[in-house]
Amino acid sequence: MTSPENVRRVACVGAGVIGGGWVAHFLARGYEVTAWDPAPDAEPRLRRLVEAAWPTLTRLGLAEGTSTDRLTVTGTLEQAVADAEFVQESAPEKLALKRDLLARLDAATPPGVVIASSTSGYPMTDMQTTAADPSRLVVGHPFNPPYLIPLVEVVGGERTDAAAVAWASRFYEVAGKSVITMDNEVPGFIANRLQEALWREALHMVASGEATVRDIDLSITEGPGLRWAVMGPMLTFALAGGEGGMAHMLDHFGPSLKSPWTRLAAPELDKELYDAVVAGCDEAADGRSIADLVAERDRGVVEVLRATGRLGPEEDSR
Ligand SMILES: NC(=O)C1=CN([C@@H]2O[C@H](COP(=O)(O)OP(=O)(O)OC[C@H]3O[C@@H](n4cnc5c(N)ncnc54)[C@H](O)[C@@H]3O)[C@@H](O)[C@H]2O)C=CC1
Ligand SMILES: C[N+](C)(C)CC(=O)CC(=O)[O-]
Repeated sequence: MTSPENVRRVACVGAGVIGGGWVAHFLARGYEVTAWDPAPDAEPRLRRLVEAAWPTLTRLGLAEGTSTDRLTVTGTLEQAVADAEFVQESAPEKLALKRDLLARLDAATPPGVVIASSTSGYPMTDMQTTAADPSRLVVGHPFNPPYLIPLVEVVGGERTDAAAVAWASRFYEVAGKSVITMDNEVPGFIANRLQEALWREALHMVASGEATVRDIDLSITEGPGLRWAVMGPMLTFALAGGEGGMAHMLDHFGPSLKSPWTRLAAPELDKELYDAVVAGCDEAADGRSIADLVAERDRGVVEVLRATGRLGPEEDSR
């Protein structure tokens, strides 16, 4: 098996929002990338995504000599993975599809090569049921866009070899990601469980007319979101306790945890709520296209990474 430090060839299977983002990331880091996606327009769509991300990746710092020419889009899944030293699957979030696809990838990928799924929440135990060699299948859950948001959550299933989890975690680190390796499978992993709690509550508030889509977004971008880019919710709240830190925070505000502030059950996503959320986002976009918003987000995230010291001086100066 190739060591994580020596991997040169990566295959990305499924090349939509996330698969395309992974392709852009791996190219920027200097890997040879093969990609496969069954959609008829997949190749031009993927190349557009990579071209749009490239200025941001250039600001972040490209690997020596790399270019978008290192991307090969293949006609079959088997060609994409034939010489791969790592495989990242990013197909639609449907359990039956993931099961079949991971079994197919396992059959086509050279023995010993780790295959990671970008799934947002399926436990690997539920996805690895039909693969001949489930021991090399791991979850490598990214955040959108994978070329810009550092975090990857790595976790195996009941039939995954612990060595494959360790290999994947090390590989992602070498490839420039920030990794959380989880010992236990939890649906939604860590970050999506937290995001989902916020998201459910936001939808309840829109559904019941308590807040508009704009109010929801402002409440985060002008409020806690500013702090969260610097410190997570735990340390942020430790500061709410002043000199007494988290202990005083818990003594002071612990009892209000019992207040009925949240309704964690999922709201009914009926037509009214669906339409209200879509219309609210259209209004918030205020004429900006999705491409405009992606560019704006990317510029902003680069500035946040820079301002919070996550971009080293070497990368910064390129
Ligand atoms: N969109 C997001 O914010 C995030 C998504 N994810 C996960 O990434 C995965 C992909 O999601 P997106 O990129 O958002 O979806 P997407 O809909 O943008 O892309 C999915 C791609 O998979 C292709 N595809 C369809 N059937 C396929 C098959 N049998 N084999 C290979 N490719 C196939 C489609 O043609 C499409 O290009 C999902 O598992 C999702 O949960 C993870 C993190 C964030
Ligand atoms: C919306 N989502 C559940 C697919 C989001 C993620 O999985 C992670 C992210 O990018 O926020």
